[in-house]
Amino acid sequence: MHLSANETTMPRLHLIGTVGLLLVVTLAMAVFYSWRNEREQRTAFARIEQVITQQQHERLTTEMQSAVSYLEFQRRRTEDVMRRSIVEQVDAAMQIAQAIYDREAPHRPPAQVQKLITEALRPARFFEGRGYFFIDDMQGRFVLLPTAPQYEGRAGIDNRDDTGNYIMRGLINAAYLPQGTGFFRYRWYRPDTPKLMADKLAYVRHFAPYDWLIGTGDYLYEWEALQKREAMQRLRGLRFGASGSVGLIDAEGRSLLSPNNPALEGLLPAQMPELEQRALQKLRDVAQAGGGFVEYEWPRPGAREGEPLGRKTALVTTYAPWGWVLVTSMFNDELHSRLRAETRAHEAGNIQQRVELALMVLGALALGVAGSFGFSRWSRRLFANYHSELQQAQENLRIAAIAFESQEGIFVTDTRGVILRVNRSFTEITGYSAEEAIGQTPALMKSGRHGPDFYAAMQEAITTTGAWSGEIWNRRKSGAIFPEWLTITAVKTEAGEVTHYVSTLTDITQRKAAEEEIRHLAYYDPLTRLPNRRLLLDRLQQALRSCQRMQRQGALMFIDLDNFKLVNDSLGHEQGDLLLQEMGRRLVASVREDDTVARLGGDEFVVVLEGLSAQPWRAAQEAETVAEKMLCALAAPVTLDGHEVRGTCSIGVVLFANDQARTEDLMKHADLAMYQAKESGRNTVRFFDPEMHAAVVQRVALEQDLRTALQEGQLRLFYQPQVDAQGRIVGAEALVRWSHPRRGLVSPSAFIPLAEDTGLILPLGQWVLQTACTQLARWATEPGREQLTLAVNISGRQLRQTDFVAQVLQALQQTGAPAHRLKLELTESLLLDDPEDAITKMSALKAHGVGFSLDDFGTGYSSLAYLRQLPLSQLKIDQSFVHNLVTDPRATAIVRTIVTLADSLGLNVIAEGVETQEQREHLARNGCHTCQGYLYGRPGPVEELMR
Ligand SMILES: Nc1nc2c(ncn2[C@@H]2O[C@@H]3COP(=O)(O)O[C@H]4[C@@H](O)[C@H](n5cnc6c(=O)[nH]c(N)nc65)O[C@@H]4COP(=O)(O)O[C@H]3[C@H]2O)c(=O)[nH]1
Repeated sequence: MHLSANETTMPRLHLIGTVGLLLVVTLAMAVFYSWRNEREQRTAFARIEQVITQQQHERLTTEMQSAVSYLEFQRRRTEDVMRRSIVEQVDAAMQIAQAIYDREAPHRPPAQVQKLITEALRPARFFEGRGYFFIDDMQGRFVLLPTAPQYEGRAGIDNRDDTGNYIMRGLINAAYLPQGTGFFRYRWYRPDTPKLMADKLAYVRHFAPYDWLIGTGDYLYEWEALQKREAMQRLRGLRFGASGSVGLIDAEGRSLLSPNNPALEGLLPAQMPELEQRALQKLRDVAQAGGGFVEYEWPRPGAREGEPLGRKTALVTTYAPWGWVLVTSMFNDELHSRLRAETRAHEAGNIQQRVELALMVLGALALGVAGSFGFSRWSRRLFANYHSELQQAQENLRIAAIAFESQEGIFVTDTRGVILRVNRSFTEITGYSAEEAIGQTPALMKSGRHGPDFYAAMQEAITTTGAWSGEIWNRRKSGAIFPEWLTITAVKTEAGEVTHYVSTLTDITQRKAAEEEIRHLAYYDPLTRLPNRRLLLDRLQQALRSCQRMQRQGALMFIDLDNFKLVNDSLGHEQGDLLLQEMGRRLVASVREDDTVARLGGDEFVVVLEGLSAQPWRAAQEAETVAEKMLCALAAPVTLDGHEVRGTCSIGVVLFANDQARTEDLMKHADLAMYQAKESGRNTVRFFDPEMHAAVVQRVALEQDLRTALQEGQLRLFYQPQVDAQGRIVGAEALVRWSHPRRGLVSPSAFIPLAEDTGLILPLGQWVLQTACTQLARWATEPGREQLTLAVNISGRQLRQTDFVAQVLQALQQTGAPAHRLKLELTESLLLDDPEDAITKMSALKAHGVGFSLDDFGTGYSSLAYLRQLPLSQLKIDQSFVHNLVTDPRATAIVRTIVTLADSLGLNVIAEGVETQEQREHLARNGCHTCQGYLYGRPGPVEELMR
């Protein structure tokens, strides 16, 4: 049967259960108490029975003891009775003899008197015919012997019994006693068995007149038999209780006394009916075993044929003196009637107890049922409340379950952080299925983007506030890292103990993207995707701080497209927008990655340059260069809607060196400069600072002049000698000079950087190389000079040219200069730009015999490993070490190290900037013997070198 529990059936079932249980318990209690009562009653009955039996035994014992006492008494008085009787008889005979003597003696002779006396006593018989008188004289002759008159007159003094006793002499002695009387015991033939003797007691009196003794006697056993009969008679009448009596059995088993069944008396067991025979035998057996209690079946007195037998308890003992078995007995019924009375009384009490128990049980039951109904009603109400609460809880659970499967990823962990449950959204977001996630910890999703401090802070927040929420980067199953908004809440018991942690996570990738988009919109120009004014100001601020920190100059440039309005008006806004985008792209391409290109709106762009040189004029030049580059880039034609448009612009520049400058001022100044540029004819650059502007102008002029110089051959090559340990010129370094028509001889330091910036270094370098090779070829033909080497400075830009190797080889070939006399001087910094390319090119040239000298050695960062890879032939100690050689021990140490290094690498070493003899000696002591410097000669025309 299927029982369904609901709010209706539950209380009902509860009631049925309670009442049923009550019934069962009540019944069990009733049964238990009844059983216990019964057991107690049985115990009580057993005890009563035991007591009664004990009483019965005591009674039988008492009666037995009195019967035995009586028999003993009876047996003991046998002789007394007998003595009294024979004394009486002898006294009577004496009276007769005395009377006869007294009456006849005076008249008759003694013989006649004697005859009268003897004859008078002769017939006398007593004691049932056994008794008679005898007379003997004191000399031992029979005077009267009625039983054997033939012996009268004869002497019997020597007569003896079967034990040897002298009979006559005993009698005479008894009569002689002072009193003249006495008893004498002897043995004499029994009348019933004449051959056997039995104990006899005689009493004699002295009859003085004739010196006779007169006496009589009797057998003792006869008197004992009399006592027995008397005793039996007495016991027969003895009764105790209702059925108690005393029975006797003789030694042969004959029933002597059977008060309840006198018919048995005198019968031997074999003559008795079977039942009695069995009972008697049992009694005899017990007697033979020493006596004791015994039970046996016995007909009830006066019972008719077929009536049930009674059960008797008897105490059996043996009375040894007479050889009798004494039996005191009672019917058990007699005692058991008391037991029955007790039982009846008990039962009456028992019934009452049962009734009381039943009433109590019923009362308890009624109370229990009533209570159950009451309790049921109460519990029904309680259950209804519970049920509605349960429904509410289920509803909450259902809502929770729906909530659990919400859009947010949810996972639940235990206190150790082991994931117990995840929802569908969790799987959708992270890619981990429930099976994969459960049993793992959230470390499964760790992105590695947060350090231990982040997680420690998270744990700290959960411990102190019970929750943490924030952005966190996690890793999906696919390995992709994504941002999520994570909320961790500790679930606590009412006691405040944490049992679980519920974590909700939202994938905020899109939100982040949107935020980024918003941020972008806030900081970037939507059209060109370039930073807007706000971000520009921010970057400018940063640039100011950076320049301050780095001790560098920076530049702010305002760029305005000269013909934008025209394009916009003529080709439309869309084309205008395209032009702006293109201009933006070109501006970005014109600057370094770290620089900022922003659009303020319309056709206004702003560029912030950072990390310019510390010297203002140099920084201005650099800014100018960039500005020129921009002008150039923007000036390139753009095709818009089929029309080719050239986007010239005007650029205003303002330099800044530290954060003292205010951004607004800088913006204003750059704007101003830009307007000046516009006014000065467009497609031009203007500096806000006039000095700067002048420097820039000068630089532009210099550049122009240098171009002219190159074209018009104003450059000249000077030679500075390089000498060996003996002071012999072994070669020279070629150093360029500019013979300016107005400024005179211009130092290479003034125009080489400009030439490098502008790219003029390439034609310049080419010219130097060509000129040097020409000179080298010439020396090769001049006697005494054919061994001279010539060192030529090579700039980075030159080396980076893809056809550099070809240019050098071509110069050698064209001039016919010996390659192994040519030494190209390179600086460490230029080698570091692209070492592999440098090594490749150097190796290619070295293969033709061209040597390489590492210039300014010691100022860079060359490592031994790096030096090994370079196909060098010489290290050139920088002149800064040479200058300090005498004064600074560290300089000496460096020089020594360089010499050792060169030795170990198999390279030559040369010191430059040697000005004094002291320096030279110092160098020589430290192993450097080849020198170059003013001590040997300043750079000058080739003619000077030879002098
Ligand atoms: N104080 C002092 N100075 C001495 C002494 N001996 C030589 N000098 C100077 O030290 C410079 C050595 O040349 P550098 O280190 O290659 O340094 C050169 C080199 O880097 C560069 N340079 C010169 N000519 C050329 C060239 O043809 N091509 C390239 N790319 N650079 C060149 O210009 C730099 C300067 O050249 P210069 O003005 O000629 O300056 C030369 C030279 O006049 C001395 O005893 N004391």
